[in-house]
Amino acid sequence: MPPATTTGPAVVLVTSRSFSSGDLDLAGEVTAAGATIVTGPSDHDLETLRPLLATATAWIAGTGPVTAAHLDAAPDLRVVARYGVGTEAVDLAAAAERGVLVTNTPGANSGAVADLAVALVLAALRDVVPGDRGVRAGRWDVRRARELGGLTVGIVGLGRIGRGVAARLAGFGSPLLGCDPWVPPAELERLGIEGVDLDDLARRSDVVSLHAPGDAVLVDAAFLEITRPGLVLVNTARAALVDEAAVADALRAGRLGAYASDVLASEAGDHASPLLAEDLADQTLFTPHAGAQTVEAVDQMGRGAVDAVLACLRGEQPPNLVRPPAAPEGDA
Ligand SMILES: NC(=O)C1=CN([C@@H]2O[C@H](COP(=O)(O)OP(=O)(O)OC[C@H]3O[C@@H](n4cnc5c(N)ncnc54)[C@H](O)[C@@H]3O)[C@@H](O)[C@H]2O)C=CC1
Ligand SMILES: O=C(O)C(=O)COP(=O)(O)O
Repeated sequence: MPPATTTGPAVVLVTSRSFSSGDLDLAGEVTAAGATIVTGPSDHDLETLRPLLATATAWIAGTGPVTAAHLDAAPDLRVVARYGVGTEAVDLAAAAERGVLVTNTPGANSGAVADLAVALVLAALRDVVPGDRGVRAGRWDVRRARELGGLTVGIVGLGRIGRGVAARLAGFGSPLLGCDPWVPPAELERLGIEGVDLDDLARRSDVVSLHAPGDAVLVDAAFLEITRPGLVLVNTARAALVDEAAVADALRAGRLGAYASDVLASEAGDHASPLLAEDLADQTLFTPHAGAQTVEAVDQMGRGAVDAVLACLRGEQPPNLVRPPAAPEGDA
């Protein structure tokens, strides 16, 4: 358990873009606990953050990187409280080595992201955005689509969000395949999902929805080589899960029917993704990392992050500690 506050008022650094946007008075709760709030950029630019990290006791962090260098710049830091779920940008080993706790808010945005994933699947299948653009330009072109209930959907990552997608898709009647090395096939079966490996999922799915952490590239040229023609690929997880250049190539070659995504490698900066090319506009669909941006999820993420910080300021063990993932069973 971290030590209780010793010298001076605690400083809480906030870099989550969502912190002040919900209905809760989170800032009021933090200041009522005797702490001062300082705010920094959500891209976690180290040089901008350095003077703020120098005095920070707690850090309410967004999706930007939290590296060993960030932690070394923060000698008094006790906790990095992710305002959200994904911790792939946090160097968990470096935090553990420095005695800095890391927390997140599991489940706080699962429903929100699962809703968006299903929205993107349907929008891509039914050409909703090209249809809208066409109608505005006076064109009433239609492409005959397939119904979701008759399509096999592969879900990669059967945690909270992946299971939320499976539950929603049950209503459509789509056969479901699932790949998650950490979830036993019998558990998937209870959820109405056939457990398969990634290759099998690639070969047999008409739609693939990604819900694993962005720790490794899962959709690369080799994956796209074996998929069914016209596959609809949906990514509401992390850009790092896909090789964007390979996805662009597969779209141009017609092997991939559509790519609909809430995340892009370039989202923090330069707008240079190969997927934003004009010739791919009718096969791609993007939302601005909006998966967790619902009234409900923003408040639940904020509640979790602030509760973790307040616990640390009181010298208590915070809820929802995150540790580096263990290897899947059988991988020992
Ligand atoms: N678009 C957005 O705004 C949001 C995106 N996310 C992303 O979605 C991811 C999933 O979130 P949750 O479902 O809440 O997390 P979770 O931790 O409940 O589930 C993640 C699942 O992925 C599985 N997994 C890990 N590596 C895998 C691999 N190589 N192949 C297949 N499965 C693998 C894990 O075993 C776990 O069951 C987060 O890590 C984050 O990157 C999360 C929230 C909001
Ligand atoms: O929870 C996550 O991992 C997210 O990606 C949500 O990010 P946000 O809070 O919307 O900036």
